[in-house]
Amino acid sequence: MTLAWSHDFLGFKMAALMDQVLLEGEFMLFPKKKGIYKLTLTRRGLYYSPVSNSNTVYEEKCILISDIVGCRCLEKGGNVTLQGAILPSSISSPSLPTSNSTDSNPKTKDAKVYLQKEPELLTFPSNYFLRAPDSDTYGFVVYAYPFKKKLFSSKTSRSRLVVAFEMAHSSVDLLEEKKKETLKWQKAISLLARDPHIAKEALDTSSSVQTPQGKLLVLINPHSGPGKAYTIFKSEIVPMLYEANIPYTAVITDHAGHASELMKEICLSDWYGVVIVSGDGLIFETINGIMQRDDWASSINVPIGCLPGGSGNALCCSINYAAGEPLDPMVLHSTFILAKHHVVPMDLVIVQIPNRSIFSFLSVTWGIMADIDYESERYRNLGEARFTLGAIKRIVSLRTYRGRISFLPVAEYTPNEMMKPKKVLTKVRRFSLRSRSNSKNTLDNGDSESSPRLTTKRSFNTEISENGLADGNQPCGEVGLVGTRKTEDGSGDMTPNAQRVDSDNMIILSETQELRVEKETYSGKKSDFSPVPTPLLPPLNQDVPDNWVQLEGGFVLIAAVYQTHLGSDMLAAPEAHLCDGHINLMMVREGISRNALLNLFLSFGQGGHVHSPYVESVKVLAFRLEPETKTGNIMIDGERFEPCSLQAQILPGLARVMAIK
Ligand SMILES: Nc1ncnc2c1ncn2[C@@H]1O[C@H](COP(=O)(O)OP(=O)(O)OP(=O)(O)O)[C@@H](O)[C@H]1O
Repeated sequence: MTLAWSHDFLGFKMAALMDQVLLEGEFMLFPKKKGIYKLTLTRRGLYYSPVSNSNTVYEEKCILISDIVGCRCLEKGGNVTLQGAILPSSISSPSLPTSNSTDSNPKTKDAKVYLQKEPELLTFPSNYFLRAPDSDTYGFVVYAYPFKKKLFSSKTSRSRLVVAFEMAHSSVDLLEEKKKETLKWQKAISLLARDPHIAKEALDTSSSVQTPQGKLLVLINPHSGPGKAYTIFKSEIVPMLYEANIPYTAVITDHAGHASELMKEICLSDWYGVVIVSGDGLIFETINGIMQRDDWASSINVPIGCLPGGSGNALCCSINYAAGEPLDPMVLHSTFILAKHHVVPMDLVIVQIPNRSIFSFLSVTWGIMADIDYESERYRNLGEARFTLGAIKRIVSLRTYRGRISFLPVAEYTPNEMMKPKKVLTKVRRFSLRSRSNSKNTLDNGDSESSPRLTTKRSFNTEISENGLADGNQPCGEVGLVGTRKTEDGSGDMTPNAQRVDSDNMIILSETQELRVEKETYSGKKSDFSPVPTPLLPPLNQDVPDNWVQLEGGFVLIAAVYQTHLGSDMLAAPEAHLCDGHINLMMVREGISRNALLNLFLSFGQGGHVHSPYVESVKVLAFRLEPETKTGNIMIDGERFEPCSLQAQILPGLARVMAIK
């Protein structure tokens, strides 16, 4: 009761705060200049309605603060010229200091080199941003992106709205006063657009708003995705950065590895944030470049923004999803998030491969997902369609891979649905009358010898089996864990390490796993000039600790994912958050039919695969992957690595991204 009351009270207080009138005034709509409008600014919105002497009641209009990206004073002039990017041809060696630089600190010199270069200039027509005809016109322009219903679709997306207000002639007479009043409105709206909860006092000064934190360094990969990153930057991103009053310096990357070189060398404190206009590859380079610095612990605090220029753009999709913004059109919604200028922490994962540590923000995949990702590279020009094409090819010629996966679960580990009697029952009933050799022949081109076994390091050796058809399609052979199966006459077990199978063909677990997981969490402690601590990981050549779980055998895919999306139509881990402190480990064992796999991939778009009996999902803090099959690919954030033993551990909230919670 008390709780409900305090809840109501808090809600009431919050509503009152949101509706508190911050500014009031009279303006004309620009450029129409017809009639006088009363403007009221609150934390919720900018309300405006005509002031009428008659009894006519006009509808009050409102631009929501949450939809506004910025506000600028009405400026005199014609076309607007803005900065594009520094083109590679204009910089022979961008990471080296210029000879005429007088700065003795090489790191700051590097940063200045970029500022000294002449970027390409971009021209926008005067009516795009609304310009004043003369310098005596005082007012402000609001740039907002409210949601609108899409044509012929039930979906909504943001669309641009530009509304300008000119100071009413009678409201303030002195030019200086007009200027001051205009600046007051412009500043208040700009600050509220970034933080509607800002203190009222912070809105009161009359100086023009500047981004207090400094410039953004924008890195554009001209070769990412279909090769349109710079075009997208010029036509869609630059205008919104201008509207949001965000200063930037943009550089087009010159070669693969360029972003990484820059991150290692430049003075990062010169920049408010580093924005990547590319796919996930350049983000990977950026993060790993920063983590190679001696001062990684402070440098990794630089906010990283991402704008979609690649083919997958998984991190962009995940950031949009977390913000509740649509994924389509991606560029508009991602730039909108960036313009809001919020920063949130993001988990990284340290992946140790022999002789090297990699810092990953997205995923580690092995099996079909890695194969699709890598093999579809050659269709890069198709954009995201490359993955669909790659998936079809890989499903048709399905492979399985042998190996062992060990992991430290976040909570007590229980085997997935597929291993529960009810699920197993269905398959055993329908398909148990099949000899081992029969079912082997019907494997989907699998090259594995036997199916996975599950053990914990301690005592758990429960082994169950099922064989059968998936979704009534071709026989898929052994699915899941092997050890017990009905013989053709249904009488007995085929393996010595067997489970009992009861009269209804129900598999009975001989032992339930009692796995106590110590919820060790990485402390996130950062200190400069020290290696990244990995308390959960033993050396790669030593056994994993006793509280880890181990599965081994044949797999179709193993994916460790820490963002929601692996692409705009791949909601891989629907429950993931940018900073939830764990890795979502997904496994599909050998034996799944092509048809079932196709259905699995089709359900990825909406995250439906997590309910599939073929997918085992576990939240883990750390894992180790030991591929036995030496062919194939391991993909870390979309970058290919030779199959090798690797282990990984979550680093909660280590990085910071420009996103909205
Ligand atoms: N100027 C350049 N020339 C050639 N390669 C570049 C250049 N700049 C960056 N690269 C490389 O291009 C690779 C691919 O870029 P990126 O991953 O961003 O695009 P993508 O593969 O199309 O997108 P996604 O990873 O989302 O599918 C990166 O690994 C990066 O190192």
